[in-house]
Amino acid sequence: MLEELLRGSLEDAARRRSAVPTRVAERHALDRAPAMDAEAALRRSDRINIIGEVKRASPSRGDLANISDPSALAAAYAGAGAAAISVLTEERRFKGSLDDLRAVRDAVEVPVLRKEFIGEEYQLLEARAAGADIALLIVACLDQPLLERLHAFTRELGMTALVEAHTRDEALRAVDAGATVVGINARDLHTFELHPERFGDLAAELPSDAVRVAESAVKTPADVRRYVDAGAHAVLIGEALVTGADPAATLESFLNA
Ligand SMILES: O=C(O)c1ccccc1NCC(=O)[C@H](O)[C@H](O)COP(=O)(O)O
Repeated sequence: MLEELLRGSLEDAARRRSAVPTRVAERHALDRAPAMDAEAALRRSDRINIIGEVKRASPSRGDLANISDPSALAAAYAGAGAAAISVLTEERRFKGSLDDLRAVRDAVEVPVLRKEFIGEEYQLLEARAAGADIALLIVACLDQPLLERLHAFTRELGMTALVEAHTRDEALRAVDAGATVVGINARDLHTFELHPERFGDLAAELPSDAVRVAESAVKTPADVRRYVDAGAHAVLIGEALVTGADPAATLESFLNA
């Protein structure tokens, strides 16, 4: 599944590159205001740092929510106190787009994450050109030299890399690649099973100064509390927010966990 998602994302990026060549994307990236300091936003210790996700659909759950105005949803998250916004830009299975990212960027003043299956520099240029402050790098998608290269390029563009791991080996590879913000995703990307207990196990393997982000599997405030008690600086939440009747109220309830 992961290979299929990455292949599709790279094909879609190649299609966009034929319309917007690399040198043009570079210029668009340079024209953007500098990226926000996302690491500082996710490290804040005076609140629970929630990353609210704009998520229409997913391979594991199919259609989740008809989000006709991603900027309104993101503004509602930010108004409720989200530390950052995650925008799924993968088109085929998550029904997202770079247009969603651009719209969200214009609507909020908190850091914005491009959540995508990234395997080459061009996708990072696109992320910055669309106004992203954070780019997702999934360790399982990348061999170590490529992970290191993409991590360095993310930093060169002034963005923060959220480097996502699912296993102990991947968490160590993330740190070796220079990651200072590491996500532990509870969702097994092959079986889609959720293993929230993995967060505590893997977070303990990370250097004490790493920003630890717990990803996936939050349904209730108690789930958020468990992640925070296990050492999460930030918690990334999608499905529970977009499927609730009032996403902002749900996010507030998570902030009060
Ligand atoms: O959500 C999926 O089905 C999925 C499948 C394969 C790769 C990635 C997938 N999700 C991306 C994410 O990491 C989540 O959207 C994010 O962590 C939020 O998770 P949740 O709160 O459980 O929606």
